[in-house]
Amino acid sequence: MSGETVGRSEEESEFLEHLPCDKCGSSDANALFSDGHLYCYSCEAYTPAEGGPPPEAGGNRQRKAGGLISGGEFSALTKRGIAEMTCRKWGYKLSSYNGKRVQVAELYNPEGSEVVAQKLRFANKDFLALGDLKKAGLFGQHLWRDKGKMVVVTEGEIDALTISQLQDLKWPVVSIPSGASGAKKALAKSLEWLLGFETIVLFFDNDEPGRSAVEECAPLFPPGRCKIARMDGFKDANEAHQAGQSGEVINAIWGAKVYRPDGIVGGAEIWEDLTNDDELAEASPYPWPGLNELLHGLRMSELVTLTAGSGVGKTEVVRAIAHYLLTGGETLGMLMLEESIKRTAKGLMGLELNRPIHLDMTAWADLPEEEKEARRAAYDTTVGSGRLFLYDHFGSTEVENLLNRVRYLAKGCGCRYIILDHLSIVVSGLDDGDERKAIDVAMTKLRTLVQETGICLILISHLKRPPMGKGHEEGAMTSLSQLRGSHSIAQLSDAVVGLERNQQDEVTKNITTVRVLKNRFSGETGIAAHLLYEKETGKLTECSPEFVKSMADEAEAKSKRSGFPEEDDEF
Ligand SMILES: Nc1ncnc2c1ncn2[C@@H]1O[C@H](COP(=O)(O)OP(=O)(O)OP(=O)(O)O)[C@@H](O)[C@H]1O
Repeated sequence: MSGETVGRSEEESEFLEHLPCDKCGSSDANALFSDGHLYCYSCEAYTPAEGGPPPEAGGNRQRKAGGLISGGEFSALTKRGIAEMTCRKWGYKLSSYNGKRVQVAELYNPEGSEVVAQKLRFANKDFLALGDLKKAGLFGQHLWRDKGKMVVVTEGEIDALTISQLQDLKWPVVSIPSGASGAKKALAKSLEWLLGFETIVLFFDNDEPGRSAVEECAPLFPPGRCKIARMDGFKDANEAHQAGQSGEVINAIWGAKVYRPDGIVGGAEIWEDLTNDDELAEASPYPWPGLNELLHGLRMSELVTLTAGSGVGKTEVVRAIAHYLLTGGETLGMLMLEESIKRTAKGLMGLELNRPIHLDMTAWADLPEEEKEARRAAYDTTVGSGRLFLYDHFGSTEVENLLNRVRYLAKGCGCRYIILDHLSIVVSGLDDGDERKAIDVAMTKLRTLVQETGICLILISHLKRPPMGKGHEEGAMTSLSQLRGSHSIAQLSDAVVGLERNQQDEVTKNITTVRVLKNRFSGETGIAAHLLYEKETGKLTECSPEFVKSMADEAEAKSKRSGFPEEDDEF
């Protein structure tokens, strides 16, 4: 090595000998030069000659690219974990420029016949290009044959050296000469060469510029040819290598995924997702076995719409579901737009106490102590459990506002189940009077939000009047076609459940028929259950088919006795 010269700005200084470095402990990386200064090629420490000038401040970014540096030497980059052999293979030299130590990456023309440019890397991470970068191919391109199975493209020279070294300097690796911002241009220029390889793996930095460079560069290649190497936890290949995690680098290369534009996923790539899929295991049951039999529970990322005529009992049913989920340990959000949060709270506490306390007009101060304690205990297990979040709407039911609240409940409060009672009120306040359009817009936004947050949304919606015959309030059968608005509610819901109850029939008015109108999960539709409302407890209990039949018979007999034949009711 001795005798090689390295350039200094005014004078030439000559390399004399390798010495140990007391900064990094290297036995021989500290180079002594004829003017007395020392430079350690391993830790990059610069020691000025005694009485000599300190290293020049600032970089050389302003300096115009001039002739190429000749000379320099190969040495291991100890800090970077790069061996001397790697630097030799890649022609990556240590040299000096204007008195500053630099690392020199040599860039060849695409034919590989001549060095046309050099990229200098200063200790302070400044870069300077010498020569004619426009004539250069990719860094390292000259090292490999023009065809092959796979080439890895990195964003920087050191990463290219790292990856090459980790693959015994055998497999094609190249680097973009001009960083992430010039990536697309550089790859486009060398596209023909890159396309000589069956697979092109982009291994750019794991940061914003690196990720957007991937998005820009990947579409340059024919579909299926470009793969993206990703590595969590490290900015780039060399950082992982320095941290002793070289295996991660190799895994990232071999595990690189075929690039597809956002949103397109290859079926062959989702096995892991399938095996990690807990969505079904995470399904919670409904409080009623009949409904579970058809709908198989409430699942995450699903939108379930509950519908019925006025006063049939939609709120009562969702309240029962809410109570069941809450006492089962779930976290849930309730946006009950037609009642106050006090009313919602009392409803849930009443279900816990088995009595409808919202009907009790006694002032709190007049309640017996034991009743106060019982209510407090019911509160603690339900409303006050820390797992229930209510929306105090103050009449504000504007769609965007509600969507934001739902998003917050999901992401900020950890609610897995959210109840929105009801959609009709969300769209009824809109000025333009186009309810159909408003429902479509609101439904689309809600559906998107369900997907985004992964929640299970239970939505209440009203029905249009049936075209003829008795109304839903007198027990008319529900159907998807009677959902309000255009077809979006039916279309965008995973399940639609209709409730039917004849509020005027003396015998059967406490019995609600639960009908599954749509069931995307299993396709099973029809009557799922009959629920008996017990006034004293406020509970909805599933009743047996025998009980329902006896009530139906009794109702029929009664109507015959009264001389008014009933229509063919179903409840
Ligand atoms: N199955 C039932 N049997 C008897 N009464 C019921 C039944 N379900 C609900 N109720 C009672 O009917 C009233 C109206 O119920 P709820 O508010 O749940 O109906 P809704 O369908 O939500 O009404 P709206 O159309 O006004 O939104 C409440 O007092 C409730 O306790």
